[in-house]
Amino acid sequence: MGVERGTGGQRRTIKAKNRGEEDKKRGNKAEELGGTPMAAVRRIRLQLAVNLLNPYYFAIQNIAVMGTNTDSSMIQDSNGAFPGDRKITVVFVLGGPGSGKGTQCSKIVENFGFTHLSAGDLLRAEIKSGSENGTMISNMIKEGKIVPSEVTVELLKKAILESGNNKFLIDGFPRNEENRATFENVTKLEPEFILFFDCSEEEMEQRLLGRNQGRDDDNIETIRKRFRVFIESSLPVIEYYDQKGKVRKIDAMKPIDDIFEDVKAIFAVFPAKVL
Ligand SMILES: Nc1ncnc2c1ncn2[C@@H]1O[C@H](COP(=O)(O)OP(=O)(O)O)[C@@H](O)[C@H]1O
Ligand SMILES: Nc1ccn([C@H]2C[C@H](O)[C@@H](COP(=O)(O)OP(=O)(O)O)O2)c(=O)n1
Repeated sequence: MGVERGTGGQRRTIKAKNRGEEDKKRGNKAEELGGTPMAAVRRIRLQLAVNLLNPYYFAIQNIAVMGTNTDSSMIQDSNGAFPGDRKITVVFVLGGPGSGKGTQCSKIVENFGFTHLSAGDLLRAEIKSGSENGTMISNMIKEGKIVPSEVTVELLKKAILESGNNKFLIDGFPRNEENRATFENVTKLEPEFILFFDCSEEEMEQRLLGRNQGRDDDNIETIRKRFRVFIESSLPVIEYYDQKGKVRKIDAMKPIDDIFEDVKAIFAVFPAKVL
């Protein structure tokens, strides 16, 4: 925390110094144009204030920014927010492979009207669709590796835009620091909280071996690799959010219905779906 405050203070000092230098540059420019430097600085500041009050100024700025953006699917409003003026609620659902994320997400959907977006399901659907990324995604999943973030974030963004809902459970994401930073940069969305299913490896292994969904990655060799990736790459993301007080930890060793009682207590902050 101390380091963060120090860095912020340092940044403010640098900004103030730059502002002084910018004023000096503007002063020199003003002298070239005639009139005292200070009067010119005041004139420029006044012009800046007028620009900031003018909605067309923002429109022109945004067109300039959009002009440099080659991503045609980027849909943002005039303030650069995604997705436009919809107020979006996001809950990230994390936990090791087989900890029961998908099982509990189905129940949350039924009871609280969220839309469930499983990053793994979206990636598997992308493989099935025959997309150009399909082979790369398939190879990475078979190896238990994490697919490059721009691919996964693009799929999530598209799913959010296509959904009429404004409440999303994003399951199995962010799985590493790169996932987290890319999502944050692209969407500017902050999760409400992180639902974390805490389960032992022995229990997860038993569940995955019995899952029987015909998944290529539910074999003992890939399962072990996924556990390693979870510890090395996903746990640090959970720790990051824990520092922000955003982690809601659930004992995922219990029976399914008992776990859902704990989940319900956490989701009590959201209105229950009218059945
Ligand atoms: N609390 C639980 N106790 C026993 N089995 C469970 C529990 N929760 C889920 N399962 C089973 O374990 C397997 C993995 O659950 P799943 O929800 O697919 O996990 P994840 O989405 O975290 O990979 C599934 O076969 C599921 O039916
Ligand atoms: N954010 C994500 C989520 C999943 N993946 C890939 C890598 C994961 O091992 C597989 C399967 O993930 P999924 O969440 O469906 O399943 P498990 O939680 O591992 O049981 O998908 C990814 O690359 N990036």
